[in-house]
Amino acid sequence: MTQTNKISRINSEDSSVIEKFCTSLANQKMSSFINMINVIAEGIFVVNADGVIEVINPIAAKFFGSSQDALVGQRWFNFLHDRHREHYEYIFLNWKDNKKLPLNHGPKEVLLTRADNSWLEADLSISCLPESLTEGSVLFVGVLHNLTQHKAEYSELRRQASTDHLTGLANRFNLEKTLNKSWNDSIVNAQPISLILIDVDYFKHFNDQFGHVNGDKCLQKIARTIEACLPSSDSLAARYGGEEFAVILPRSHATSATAVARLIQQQINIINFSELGLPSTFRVSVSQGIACEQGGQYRTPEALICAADTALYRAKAEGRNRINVSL
Ligand SMILES: Nc1nc2c(ncn2[C@@H]2O[C@H](COP(=O)(O)OP(=O)(O)OP(=O)(O)O)[C@@H](O)[C@H]2O)c(=O)[nH]1
Repeated sequence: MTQTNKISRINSEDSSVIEKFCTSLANQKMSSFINMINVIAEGIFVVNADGVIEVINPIAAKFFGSSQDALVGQRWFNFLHDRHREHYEYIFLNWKDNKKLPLNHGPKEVLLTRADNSWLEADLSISCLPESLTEGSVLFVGVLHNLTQHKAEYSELRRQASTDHLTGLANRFNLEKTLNKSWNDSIVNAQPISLILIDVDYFKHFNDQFGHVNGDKCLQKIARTIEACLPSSDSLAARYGGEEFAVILPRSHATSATAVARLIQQQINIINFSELGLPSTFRVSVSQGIACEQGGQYRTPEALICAADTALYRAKAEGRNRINVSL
């Protein structure tokens, strides 16, 4: 590729930018640098001290959502989300006032606003190009690493780490974390908090009679039913273990927790299992234990769980399909 071809690829429209840039391109090192960034698999762009794009490689152009030609001559700050733009404009202005300090910034996570107004999350590093490369012109190189896939994988891993695989409810880890947080909020705001422990009755018998695969499907149906009975977005349904579930009810007295438990009981009692090939009259039930913290009755979240567990034990002992409240 000839030198002229390279220049026209970099910028075919803005003649003043071409002129300015030709000075740098005269330098063989700069020319090799441009060749190199055009094949690098990260987004790379070069801007002048005013933040105007002078060179941009195909990957960075894709991140900005426009063609290389269209991007040259534009201020790169315009492709930053509002929350980052001011920060980088300030960094460049600050550098102009204290030119002795080299401008090296990042890597830092930024949100790019692409030409079609969609967003892209990226890690961005900005560094001064050495003068030996730029023949005295002040140029900065920005390196962009796309975080979209990394972020998606990270949030999927986070979801998996806090979700019970079989039922899709919060898992035990999530339950304990949420209970600790809700507990602290309730203490700070002097509000009650209730916990319901729910255990499927005679579930071993269900498995023995209908098989473990149907047992799993039964647990899934029960989980969906419990979730549908939650009274507010800050309450949480979790799988506590095996055939046992838990519900956290922030800002709930024992009376309102009992009303939620009754609804859960009624809804579980009417679940129909005929689609699993079970008799249409077949029904399951659950036993529930409730404990409510209000005014320092229990000293820790663990003590609240123990109280709900004792109440659940009583509900089982009283004959199952019962609700027992710890007093
Ligand atoms: N299918 C299936 N069964 C499970 C799962 N987790 C636990 N179980 C079964 O749940 C049953 C629990 O039995 P038990 O603890 O004896 O309780 P129960 O039969 O429900 O009797 P009560 O609680 O006293 O009413 C056991 O047979 C476990 O194998 C699961 O993920 N899938």
